[in-house]
Amino acid sequence: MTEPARLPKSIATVCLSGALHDKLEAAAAAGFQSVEIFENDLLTFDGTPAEVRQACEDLDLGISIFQPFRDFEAMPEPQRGRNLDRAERKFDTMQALGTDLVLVCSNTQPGAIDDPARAAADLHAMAERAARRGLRVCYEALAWGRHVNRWRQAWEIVRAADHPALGLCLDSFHTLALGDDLAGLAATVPPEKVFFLQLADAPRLAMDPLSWSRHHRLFPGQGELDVARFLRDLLGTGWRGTLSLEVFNDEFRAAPSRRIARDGLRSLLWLEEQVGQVAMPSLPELGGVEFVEFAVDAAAREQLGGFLGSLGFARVGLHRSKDVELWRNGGANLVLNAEPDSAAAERFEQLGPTVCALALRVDDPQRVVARAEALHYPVWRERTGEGERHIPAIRQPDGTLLYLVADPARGERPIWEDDFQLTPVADGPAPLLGVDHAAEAVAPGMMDSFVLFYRTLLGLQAETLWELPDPFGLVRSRAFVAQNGSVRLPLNVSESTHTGTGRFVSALAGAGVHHIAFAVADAAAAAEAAAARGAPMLDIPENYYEDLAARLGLDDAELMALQRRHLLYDRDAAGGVFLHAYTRQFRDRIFMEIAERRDGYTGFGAVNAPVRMAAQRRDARPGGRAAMD
Ligand SMILES: O=C(O)c1ccc(O)c(O)c1
Ligand SMILES: [Mg+2]
Repeated sequence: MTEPARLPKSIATVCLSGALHDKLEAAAAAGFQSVEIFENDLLTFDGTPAEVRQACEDLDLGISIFQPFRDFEAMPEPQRGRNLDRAERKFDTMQALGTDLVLVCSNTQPGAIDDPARAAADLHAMAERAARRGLRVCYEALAWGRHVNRWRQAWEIVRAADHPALGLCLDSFHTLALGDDLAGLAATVPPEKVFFLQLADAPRLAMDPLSWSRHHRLFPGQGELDVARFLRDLLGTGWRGTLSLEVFNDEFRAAPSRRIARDGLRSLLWLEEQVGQVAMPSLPELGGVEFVEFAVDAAAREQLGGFLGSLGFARVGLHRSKDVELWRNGGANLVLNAEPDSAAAERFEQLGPTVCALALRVDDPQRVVARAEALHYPVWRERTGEGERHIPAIRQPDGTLLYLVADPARGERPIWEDDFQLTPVADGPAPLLGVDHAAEAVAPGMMDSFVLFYRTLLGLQAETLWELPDPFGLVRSRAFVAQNGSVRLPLNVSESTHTGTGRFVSALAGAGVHHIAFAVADAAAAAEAAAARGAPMLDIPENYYEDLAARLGLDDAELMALQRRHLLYDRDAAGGVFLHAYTRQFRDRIFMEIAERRDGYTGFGAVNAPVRMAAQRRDARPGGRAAMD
């Protein structure tokens, strides 16, 4: 392997919340080498630029650039002269800050003159003054600039100005937001004339570029723009320099700066891998969910055991040294952990009975740990007893654990045999095949941290975003799936605290799995077996079946069979069919689903989610059917 060729990394202070000191500390703690000082953060800082310089030096942080300098070029007199005076004042500030580079973004003023030659002359004049002080200027095309919004236009002006202290600033957002790319860059721009590079991703939104840019930018890997290709094209010119993040995002501004700064650094580490600049331990090959773990105490375990028993789970194992039980139905494993002084106990103390961990089957757990370390995700080591297997785990963004187990399907020894006393129980009717998906409710500001975690560490792909109406607000849902379909993790987020998702998040202080779907071969048989065991299944209103008949033209016999077992139905464009049924909630915090996929169906029955959410709401109402608590 060639020596890692990591590039220096920088982050704009505008990405982070808090006062300037907090931002700087967060950037330094995350491992950035420098920061872009956003002018507004300086204006609101209660101290001199020299003090900012000192604070940065104390943290071993450089200042990569001072920005932005707005509405400069191609103004009529008298603004033109005033702008040059203004530039001199900012040069004073830069010298006090100890940075030599300033960013001029393209003019947005209605009064700006549409004359590239004038713009070039003005930038030449500014660069000449900067050069006298050993400073440099770079020019950036804003996507909403009055006359200049493409990098090619900005370059024409920089080229025409022809001053050694003047160069180009490239910003992935402005280019990609306009559907543009860096094609032709290598043929036209000498790499040393690209003075600065700003990186940002974003979701694809039908929105004017200014609002899109000011509120919805994301770190690379969190959105849908091809930032990797952008950077690859730039590196293809031979350019090497600082990778700087510039993200304006309403949620980032409100989130803890340390978490956001860490995510920012991770996004750049990942991006360097994507462009082939460095190698990291490669992505895991996923083989499904090996188990889901609940934090319980003895009383909660008794209750949860009753609920699971009605779903056909039986206790098949006792941990050799810990207060931990294994429950199983067919190919689905659930772990009930009541061990004091463990990660599970920590969670139980805070939140009561909840899911505290998920275990994924992977080809090589140690390689995933190494990848997590390379991405600065925290690795967790649980205590183990004599002769017991150490199962490595990573902390997810919400603090729950992601265990990594060697895939038994690859001939690896199952983890259970070493650590558990097993008393196998014969399968009942219609056994479960395994976990089809596990859905997490996520606090609104946490979604993008999860997106980064799933994508960079595990290589999961984000599916389409669904907006699902709950009776008391909207729930946004996005599934993350393994390319081979073995792992499916939908994330749900709701701005309203009154939706099922919102109540779950606010009552349970953050995220967590609130819904586990088990794969079955025959949903009707599985629903029948569940009903026979007295499982608390969720009632579905008759209107649903009326509509189903109208929409999908099912015949009466099919409809009757669905309705009798409260099964929901979906069919995709390719003819794939999804049959599923839900349990009622266990203590208002978790529910289960049985799910049958036919003919390559890959969705989650999202069209049925509003019906399910309304039924759950009726169920939870005082005077509604007895709740599980
Ligand atoms: O939104 C803006 O005004 C703005 C300012 C400076 C930048 O570098 C940028 O990309 C956008
Ligand atoms: Mg920019």
